[in-house]
Amino acid sequence: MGDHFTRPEHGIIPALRWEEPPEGPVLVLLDQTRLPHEEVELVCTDVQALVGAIRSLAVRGAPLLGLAGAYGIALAAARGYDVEEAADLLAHARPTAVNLEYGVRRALRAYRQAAPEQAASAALTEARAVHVEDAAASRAMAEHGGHLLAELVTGGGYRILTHCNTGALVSGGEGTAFAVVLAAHRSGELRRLWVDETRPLLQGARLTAYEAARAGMPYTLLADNAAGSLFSAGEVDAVLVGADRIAADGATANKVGTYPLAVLARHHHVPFIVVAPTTTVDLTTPDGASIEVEQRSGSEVTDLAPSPLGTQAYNPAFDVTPPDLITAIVTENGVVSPVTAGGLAAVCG
Ligand SMILES: CSC[C@@H](O)[C@@H](O)C(=O)COP(=O)(O)O
Repeated sequence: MGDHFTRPEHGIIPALRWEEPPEGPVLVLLDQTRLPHEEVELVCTDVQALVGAIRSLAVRGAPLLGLAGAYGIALAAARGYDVEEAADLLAHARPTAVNLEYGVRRALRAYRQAAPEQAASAALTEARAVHVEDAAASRAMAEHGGHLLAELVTGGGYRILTHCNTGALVSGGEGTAFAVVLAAHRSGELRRLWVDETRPLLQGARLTAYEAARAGMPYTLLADNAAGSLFSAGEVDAVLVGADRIAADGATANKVGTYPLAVLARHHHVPFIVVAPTTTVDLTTPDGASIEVEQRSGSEVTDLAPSPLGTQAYNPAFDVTPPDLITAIVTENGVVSPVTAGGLAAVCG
């Protein structure tokens, strides 16, 4: 793991940034395992530190993993490490979010195609391009998502339920689902953001609540298992979530606990909307059953309470929502229904 330091200044701390101090280039990450209580940065000087940060979820969320992968290649190249080996380590640090492989592949291709003396700077330029494109995708998704909400939800103001964390902490911009919520908040259309706490690692309680509070949004935190009673009370107008990998048929892997929300939404006739950039779409994965779901240590579950010594735990990091439960997928290139002809191919080009 890299060195930690607490950032002295106040204000918005980017989830990830490239720096070039005299000792050599570094990738600086806001350590998301320490939020919301401590805003501490983690300085990665090598790929091993970055892989550790990815596995521990210090840096996390699909689009940001894409940026981490791309900058990881730039770091390996700038520091004179074996870039092919670094690419293999980074691409496999976590299996589900396809953006990680995507970012690694983009920077690696630029590195390979450049003349040797320019290869490191070509990798960095490409990582920066992935970063800028992600920020632009975020803005476009916020716009498309806003139009979709206006079409689907009538009656003045939105009460949106979200799961996990999908804001600036996972993006080069303002995020995916959270970027849509933020736009609605800015235009005065957000009545309430319902924030699932997102067990076991509490990305909702720790990270989405942190981002919602900073934005001054009306938000309420709920235990994941309170969602059913919220739907039955008629308190949810739409569900907005992100994605880690969307298969060619529209099946969507996202943080575990997303699929039950889709089932609830269908039962209660509430739109269930996935917001993700096309970098999260994987047309080479045909369907949901083909998506590899990361299994994490059972201790993340047993240590919460804690449970009696020796208790075994089932701890998949993600679940897969079938396409027929998804009302729409919002990408930077437009909105698609995963079950209509052409589906995702129409926005992926
Ligand atoms: C825009 S982020 C979409 C997903 O990456 C997010 O909802 C999620 O599941 C993140 O999981 P995590 O395990 O915290 O990396």
